[in-house]
Amino acid sequence: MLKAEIHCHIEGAASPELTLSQAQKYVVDISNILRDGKYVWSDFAEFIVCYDAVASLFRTQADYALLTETYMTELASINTIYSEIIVSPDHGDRIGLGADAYIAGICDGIFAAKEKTGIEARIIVTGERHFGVNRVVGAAEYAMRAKNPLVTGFNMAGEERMGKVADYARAFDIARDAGLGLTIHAGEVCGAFSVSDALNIIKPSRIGHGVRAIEDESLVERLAETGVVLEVCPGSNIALDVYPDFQAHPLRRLKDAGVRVTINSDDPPFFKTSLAREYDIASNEMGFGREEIDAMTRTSLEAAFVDDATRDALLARFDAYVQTGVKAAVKDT
Ligand SMILES: Nc1ncnc2[nH]cnc12
Ligand SMILES: [Zn+2]
Repeated sequence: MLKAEIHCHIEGAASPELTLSQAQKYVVDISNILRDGKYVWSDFAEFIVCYDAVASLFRTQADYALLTETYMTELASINTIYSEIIVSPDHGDRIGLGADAYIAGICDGIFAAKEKTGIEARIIVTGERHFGVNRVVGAAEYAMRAKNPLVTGFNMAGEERMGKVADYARAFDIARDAGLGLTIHAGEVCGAFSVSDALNIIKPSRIGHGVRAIEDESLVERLAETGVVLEVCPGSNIALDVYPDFQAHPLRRLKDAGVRVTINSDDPPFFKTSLAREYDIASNEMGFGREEIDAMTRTSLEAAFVDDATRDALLARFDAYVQTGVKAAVKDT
């Protein structure tokens, strides 16, 4: 099955093995964040601390190239044709690498993986909400200045409970004026009001998670009517206790209500998942059929932050693959 994803954080894709080898390289004790080959955290706040600690172990352009190439190659090996990765220049700044070398390393990894496998990828610069308004504005200014053809979107991740969406509006104004696609984490830790605020104030074409919109029927209708796309990450939501299990997860109800939904992995090894597992969950735990899953993949490509020529090429490849599957199914009957 061909796959695509539009919501995965680059440091969140670091496997425990890679993190361990980085810790050995820089002689850092990570027993507080990695035990028995697993990341250690027990709630959202601790997850964010763990994430930032893992990020601090990637310290050079080559480290980021290795991390990115490794993840892109893994995605390509499960037939992923398109990936958008969420990156935060703040993490580059925080370890003294600087935003330029941080982004350059990620681009090196994308180019190397594309050369080897053909996987297409783009970068979404994100501000981390818990680093404060000035840093989020700084991230948007950086994305605007970078004028990097692989940087095509702007996001805000991090601690959703910190401040109000309106506090961060200026960052999104800068990114919008720079021609970047807009998406924002909302309706993950906080409820439906957070999604409404994002729609009213930021006017993004996509929302990161957004699943708690389900708590407000009129908001679900609004999402369906406006076609705003949700970047849904079911395994992440269960791991972070947003929902108790996959049966309680609202992906099915959102899709049936006409909301444009997609399947994503968020921070796969932190949540004991992978994009392949997320597709399996959609099929085996949530009961989506092949056509429904293909429709969600197609939505990712339709909503991708790419130029028209790239989108047309991706959609043509995807549609040709779907057609081949349909012909094979007809032949079998
Ligand atoms: N699931 C998530 N929510 C908010 N910020 C994040 N940063 C990395 N993963 C995140
Ligand atoms: Zn996320």
